[in-house]
Amino acid sequence: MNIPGKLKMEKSPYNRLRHHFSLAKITFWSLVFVGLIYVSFFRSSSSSTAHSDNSRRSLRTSRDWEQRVRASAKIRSQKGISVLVTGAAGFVGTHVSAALKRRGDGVVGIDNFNSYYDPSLKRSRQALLERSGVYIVEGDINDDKLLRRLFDIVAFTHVMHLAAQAGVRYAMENPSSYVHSNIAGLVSLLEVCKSANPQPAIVWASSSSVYGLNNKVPFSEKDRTDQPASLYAATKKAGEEITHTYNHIYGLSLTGLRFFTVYGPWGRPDMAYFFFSKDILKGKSIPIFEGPNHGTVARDFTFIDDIVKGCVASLDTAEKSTGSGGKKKGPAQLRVFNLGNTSPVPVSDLVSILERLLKVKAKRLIMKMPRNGDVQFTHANISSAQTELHYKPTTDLQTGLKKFVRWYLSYYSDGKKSDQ
Ligand SMILES: O=C(O)[C@H]1O[C@H](OP(=O)(O)OP(=O)(O)OC[C@H]2O[C@@H](n3ccc(=O)[nH]c3=O)[C@H](O)[C@@H]2O)[C@H](O)[C@@H](O)[C@H]1O
Repeated sequence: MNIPGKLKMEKSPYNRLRHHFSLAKITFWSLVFVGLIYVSFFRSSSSSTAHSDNSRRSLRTSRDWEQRVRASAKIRSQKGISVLVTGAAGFVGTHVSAALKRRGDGVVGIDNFNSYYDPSLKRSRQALLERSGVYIVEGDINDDKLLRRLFDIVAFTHVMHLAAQAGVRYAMENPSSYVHSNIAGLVSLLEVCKSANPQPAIVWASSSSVYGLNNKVPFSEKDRTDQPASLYAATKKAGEEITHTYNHIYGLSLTGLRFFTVYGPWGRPDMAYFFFSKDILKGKSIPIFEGPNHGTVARDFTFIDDIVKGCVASLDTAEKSTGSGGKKKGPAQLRVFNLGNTSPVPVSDLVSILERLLKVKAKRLIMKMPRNGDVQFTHANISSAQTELHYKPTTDLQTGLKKFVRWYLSYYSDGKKSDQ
């Protein structure tokens, strides 16, 4: 019987071949194994290098960040103040920040760059401010840790609080954004300010919309403001009550400014004068609201430069807060001012001015004012601001819109920016 023996088997060419193959296999797998260990070692060591690089970078960034905040807050004039401007990439925020910086105040901005309207416009405003030395921290006023950190770095003497969810009609689309910014955000800011040591004086943006259904004209600060016509107005009115509380309990110095339909260069694309201009140029029809019985709808349009003067004067006349570290030491200043133009203009006249400036006839679509929070008429009595702030608006609508249109045409004509 030919029983296959071991040797015999090994000696057969087939077996030799198999032997070779298994040797090659072992060598191959050993190499793969060693290779894997090698690769995983280097990967882990390089990832730990990357990790430590990252943490070093974040440390570096935070040191850079702190330095940028400090540099921006540096006061360069003898009587200068140091101001935290919330909503600094916004329309009014940009203009106020630039004005303060120009006269030598320390200015640090904060803005969350939300997309309520084209964020690229906010980025352009940011670039403008950066060129004049104002740094805008990217963050939300609801982030109290960030706010506290800023107060740890800089002993702000003043806060110019302009961050808000603006727009009367949008409140029906996104009501919670108004609660988030205009109520929760305000409380978050006031909480930080009340515990700061020293406490800053705060000037903040309320709105002409708080007059709501009040029909006694011109609107005076003493008139009733308990009938808001929109959620936007209601949140601004709530802000006035909330600031009263913080003034009363913690001794924070607080000044609320009721702005009347502010317009001008670098303005807000959601506002009528802005999107009317865009649509007139595009040949699109523009909806012009009218009141009951074809009643005129009019606004006390106020030019941005006049508003900036009112804001700066409010900061300059604000008394110090009296509390410290969350404790009140005595009564503190509490003010509210109308900042308007004192000459309401019908919306149809606004359109006529735009037609002349843009040299294009508008396609007017006259329609009944929808029930979406609008009021028919606004008109500011500014005697209080005149007496206490020496506020005196000097720009009529024709002059102000001329400046707006010049800016609008140059901003959107360089080919890079789109007005959608
Ligand atoms: O003073 C304020 O506190 C507010 O001012 C601004 O609100 P408003 O005065 O309503 O401005 P804006 O929308 O430009 O409408 C202007 C006019 O055009 C009419 N309007 C408007 C839209 C339209 O399609 N058609 C129209 O006729 C409309 O009926 C109105 O008569 C800010 O947006 C707001 O954030 C707040 O700051």
